[in-house]
Amino acid sequence: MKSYLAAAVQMTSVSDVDKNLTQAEDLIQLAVNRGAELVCLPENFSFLGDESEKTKLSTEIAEKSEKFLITIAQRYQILLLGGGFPVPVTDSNNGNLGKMYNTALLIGREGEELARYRKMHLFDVNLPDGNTYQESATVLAGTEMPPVYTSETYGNLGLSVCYDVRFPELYRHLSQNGANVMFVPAAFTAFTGKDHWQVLLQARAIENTSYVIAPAQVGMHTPRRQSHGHAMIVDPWGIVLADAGDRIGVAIAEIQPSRIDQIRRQMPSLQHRTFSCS
Ligand SMILES: O=C(O)CNC(=O)[C@H](CS)NC(=O)CCC(=O)C(=O)O
Repeated sequence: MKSYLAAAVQMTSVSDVDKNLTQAEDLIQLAVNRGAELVCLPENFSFLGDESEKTKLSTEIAEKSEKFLITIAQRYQILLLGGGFPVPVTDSNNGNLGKMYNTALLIGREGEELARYRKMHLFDVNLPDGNTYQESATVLAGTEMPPVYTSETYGNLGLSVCYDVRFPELYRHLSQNGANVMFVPAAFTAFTGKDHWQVLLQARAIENTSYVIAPAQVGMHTPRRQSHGHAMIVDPWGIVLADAGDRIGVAIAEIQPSRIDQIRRQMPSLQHRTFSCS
């Protein structure tokens, strides 16, 4: 593993796929111009809007999203994470046709698929601000534990999506499988984000002595839907290295293998576990 720059993109996706992909490419280009070799897009980067429209367009969104990730990774010679996009369920045995998996996809520099993960925890929550989220109405929860892509160059990259960040056992699974850089691509609500987002990211980084790269949605997507922003990169000690604030942009920071080794020597908590985790 070497030292390199990673970028967490912060964008405002809407219900226009092509417009979102154009915005994403502009921000990727910005990150690449600043030297980023690993670029991460947030959850819902290619579509954020009406759920029934998302369902109707899901085949098109899935195809365009995958093609985009492959093309752009090759064009800019980067590792590219697509933080979450709908992929229609095609397994006709499970009786869930018409639903989608909220899928994160990591693509390599030659456009090859490195890792794929289907969001396991679905955001079915009624918030005190009056907004109701029922992700399971359109999305089927993934049942396979998130993968760790082991790279000699970039470290051991663990996948997750958004609401997963509230479930520490998932990240424990990742660190037990060798992860030392973890992705938390998100579309956190403004309401929960203001109190929980940064705390959760720092907790996951500290307890797993790992980098956390958290690209985010920001601002108004629909008249009722606002995202918190603050795409950030947190180091294995829990220090926020970069924070994109509340505007469209990128948070960029250096990922240093020596820092991981140093923190894991200084704070060997991963070696002191007494509870096992499947
Ligand atoms: O619904 C959309 O179109 C965009 N958002 C998402 O897709 C997902 C599922 S609804 N959002 C979250 O998981 C937010 C979690 C969160 O905010 C928290 O844990 O507090």
